Amino acid sequence: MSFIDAIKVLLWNITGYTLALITFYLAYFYFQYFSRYRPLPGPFPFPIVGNRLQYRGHPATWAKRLQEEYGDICEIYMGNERQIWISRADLVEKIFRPSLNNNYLIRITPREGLDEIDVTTKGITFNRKFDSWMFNRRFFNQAISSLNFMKQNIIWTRNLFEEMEDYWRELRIQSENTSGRELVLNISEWMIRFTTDVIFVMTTNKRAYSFANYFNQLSNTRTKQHSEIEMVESENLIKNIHSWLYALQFFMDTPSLWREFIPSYKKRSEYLKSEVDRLNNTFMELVKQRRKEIEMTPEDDQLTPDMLTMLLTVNTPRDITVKLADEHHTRPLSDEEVCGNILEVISAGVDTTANTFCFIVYHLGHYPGVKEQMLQEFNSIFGDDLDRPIEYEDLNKLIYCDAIIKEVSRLMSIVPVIFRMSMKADEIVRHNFPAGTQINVNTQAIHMHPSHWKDPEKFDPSRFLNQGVPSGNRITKNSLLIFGGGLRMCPGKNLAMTELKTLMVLLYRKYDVELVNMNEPIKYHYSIVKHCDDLMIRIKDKREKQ
Ligand code: HEM
Repeated sequence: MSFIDAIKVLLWNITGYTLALITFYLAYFYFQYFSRYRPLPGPFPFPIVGNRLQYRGHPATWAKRLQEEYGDICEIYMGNERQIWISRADLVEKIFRPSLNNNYLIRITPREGLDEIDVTTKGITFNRKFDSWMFNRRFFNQAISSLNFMKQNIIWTRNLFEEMEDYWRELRIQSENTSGRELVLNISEWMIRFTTDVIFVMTTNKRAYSFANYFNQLSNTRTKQHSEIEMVESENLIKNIHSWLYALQFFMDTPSLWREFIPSYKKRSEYLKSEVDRLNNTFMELVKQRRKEIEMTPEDDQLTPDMLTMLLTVNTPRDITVKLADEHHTRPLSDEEVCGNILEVISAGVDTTANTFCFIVYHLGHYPGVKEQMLQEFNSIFGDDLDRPIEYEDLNKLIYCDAIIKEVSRLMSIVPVIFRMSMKADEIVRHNFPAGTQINVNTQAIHMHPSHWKDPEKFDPSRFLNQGVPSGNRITKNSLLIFGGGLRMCPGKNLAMTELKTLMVLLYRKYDVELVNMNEPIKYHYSIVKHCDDLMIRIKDKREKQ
């Protein structure tokens, strides 16, 4: 046989084997698919990609389509991974059972991408190491729910709001010729920056100068309150935090083969990895610096009650915390553990709170009756003095305000999908699935489900009033999942509610607030949470009329 013939035979054989392998894989894939036990409805999957090609944009957009087409419980394939989507409150009972025996205490199935950016063995949200998650979560929970921390939160929010008002006044003076006493603001941009500043100072006792930077971008003059170096460092840090947040979504969703072989994905992956490293280094530096500062502080001097100091001192002779540790948690935290927790607050606490606030502003703009009732509530608590400072004790009295936050969050579902994984084989309504199945709770569908909510599309905060009284409103269990549920429920819930109520009081008591464009529907995009895009408002200081 000639050399050429030998090559032809070889190629022929390779082609034959490849075709046989593909046929075998297809047969195996579809055999598995069609013989699966008690199948759920769902789109027809293709080998290797599964339903991935039908998934565009964000899981939330897709989730809506899935529920409309396949009902309250359905399945999809991401590559070869079978995922179950749930869209009704009674079906999530097991998932949110608040018990350590719960089968759904891990958030997400193994993802190489998340391993690569090192979030699956530390911190909280994506930590897959159960013991490490428990340890971190315990300290995190305790630190941010302490009374001292809550009170401090109100003080910082008040002080920073005043600083922001100075910038607003300056901008208004600059624009007086064109818009008189009113000022037009892009509240979504201001709020992202404002919550960044509040959360940053609360966690690290250092300023981020985020809204001061934004003022500099808008103004003819530059703020003299902070140095140029601080401002540049701050802007870089903020960009770095945003890249980090984007990286979480990117590495969670993008298969490693795409990141390895598709040039545009590869480039983005390398850039984001360098951003993640940069942010980790910045925060590690911050942790080490603070540790040194604590060591240098004389024993008699009080240390500040920020989260970083709490986590660094717990279970050490300088412990500033009250009952942060217990008999099961007796060792101090390592620098890596502290750093992971601090990053967690920044990543989970900024966008969620800022965007919820913007959606509240949008709804109050469209519902003057609701705004009026809210102002009456403020008046009954604070009286006529527009400058009377809000105190922690006021918050529990803000019942209607609380109802507004809940109703806006129901309609907008800031976290539209909650991820969980089955740790052992299980079944839901007689549909069985093995250990390691990804379960996605479609919160936005549950929040709008007609069997849980009367007129679900209607904005009506009063549906949250008078609960717990015999003739009052009843909320179906697990039908309101703004902060999730069970042991993995959002640990920042109280902090977020405190921050939101304080902001509502600060803005609406002092200012008349209107939407610039009443006819424009709310604009938003998704990146793990729902982001409000460019919400323009017009504000007028009420005190100037007095
Ligand atoms: C309006 C504001 C907020 C909303 C709507 C929100 C919502 C959520 C939701 C739905 C979850 C998933 C819960 C689950 O799996 O059951 C979550 C988790 C989490 N949130 Fe929030 N959150 C907000 C503010 C905050 C704040 C201010 C912080 C921190 C200071 C925070 C820290 C966290 C953390 C660390 C987790 C992960 C918990 C875990 O995996 O164990 N959140 N949040």
